[in-house]
Order: sequence, then structure tokens, then C-alpha cells
Amino acid sequence: MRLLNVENLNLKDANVLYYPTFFSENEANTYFKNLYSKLKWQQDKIKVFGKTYDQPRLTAFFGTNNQPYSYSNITMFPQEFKGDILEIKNAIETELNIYFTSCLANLYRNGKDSNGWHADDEKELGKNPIIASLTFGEERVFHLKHKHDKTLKKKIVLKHGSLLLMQGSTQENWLHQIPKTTRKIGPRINLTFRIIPQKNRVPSNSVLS
Ligand SMILES: O=C(O)CCC(=O)C(=O)O
Ligand SMILES: [Fe+2]
Repeated sequence: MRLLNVENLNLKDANVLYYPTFFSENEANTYFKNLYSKLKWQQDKIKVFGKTYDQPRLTAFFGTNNQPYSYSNITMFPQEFKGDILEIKNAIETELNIYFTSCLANLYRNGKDSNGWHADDEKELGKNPIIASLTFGEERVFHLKHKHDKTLKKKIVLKHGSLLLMQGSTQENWLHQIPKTTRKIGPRINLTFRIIPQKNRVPSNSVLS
């Protein structure tokens, strides 16, 4: 077991933990370089009021099963976990003792790329989803705001090699975003590990004979 710093954000109606140095500087440098050059980054389109736009970031999606993941009118079909992303998955699973099926990767190419206010509350994720969110590369500010109590909000800088763990009722009660910034900055990679149970599985003893 490694000794890890962990900070509880102590948000009302939520459970959010921040591990600022989940990976060492060296590990994080290597992962950033490899993920940046080796993942098949795709440009998705989003539809807003009937108009189609490029999503303001690139993505890639990975799964241990073939369950697609749909959000904001986009359906993503999983690629197989291998190489660095599999190594990272194993590292967080060992540390947290939580087993993930899926990972949505985001590449924010510069300060113009962003991720608007949302909750990760898609029905595929079930109630009280656990989301492990890793940062490699440029630091970005992560905003959280309570859905009903406007006085409750939080900003946190997500550091290179850090892990943010959102669980419990976080997605039910809070929204989060990565806003654009006018700072001249380089790329940031974010990996959000999730659990998407396999649907429509035919039990082996139900085969007709
Ligand atoms: O980039 C991040 O830190 C957040 C990504 C996110 O919220 C998502 O993909 O659902
Ligand atoms: Fe999210």
C-alpha cells in the first residue's frame, strides 16, 4: 500500500475526495505523453437547439464490456482497455478497491476547450454512481455547485497526477464543470472511470436445449 494524501471537500449532500498526488510527477509525465500520442482521440458533435457544433474537447471511450454509453445525444462504443489506460485502471482499482467497467477520456487541447455544467447521472450509471477522475497535463479549475442551494459552491485546481473521487449522492445534488480560460495553456487529459453494468445478458443456464 502506498501512503496517499487525501482531502475531503466536505460538501453538503455529497461525497467528494481529492488525492492531489495519486501518481508521482514522473508517472504522471509518462502517462500524459503516452495517452496524448496513443489514444484514438475523436471529435464528437453536439446538438444544441437543433444546431450541430463540435464538442469543445476530444474524447475516447473504453469498456470491459460492449455496453455503449450515451450522454448529450452522443452514443459512444467502447474500445478495449490496454497499455497505459489499463495500467492506470489497475492502479486505481488496487488503491480504492473499486472495480470499474468503463472510462471516458477527455482531451482539453487548450484553454478554449471546456466541459459545461452537468451531473454524471445517466441512467446506465445507476443510483449514486462512483466516478474516479484523473488529471494529466495542464492544471484546470474544476467548479462544483449545488443544484438547489445557490450559496453552495466550490472551486478546486486539479493538479497533474491527481485523482478526484465523486461518490454517494454527489451527482444527485451537485453539478460540475471545467470552464474555458483565457490563460495561454497547454493540453490536459482527464480520465473518468465509471461503472456501467452489462445489460441484457443471457444467463448461461437459460440456453434452450
Ligand atoms: O475534465 C474533468 O475534470 C471533468 C470531466 C467530466 O466531468 C466528465 O467527463 O463527465
Ligand atoms: Fe462529469
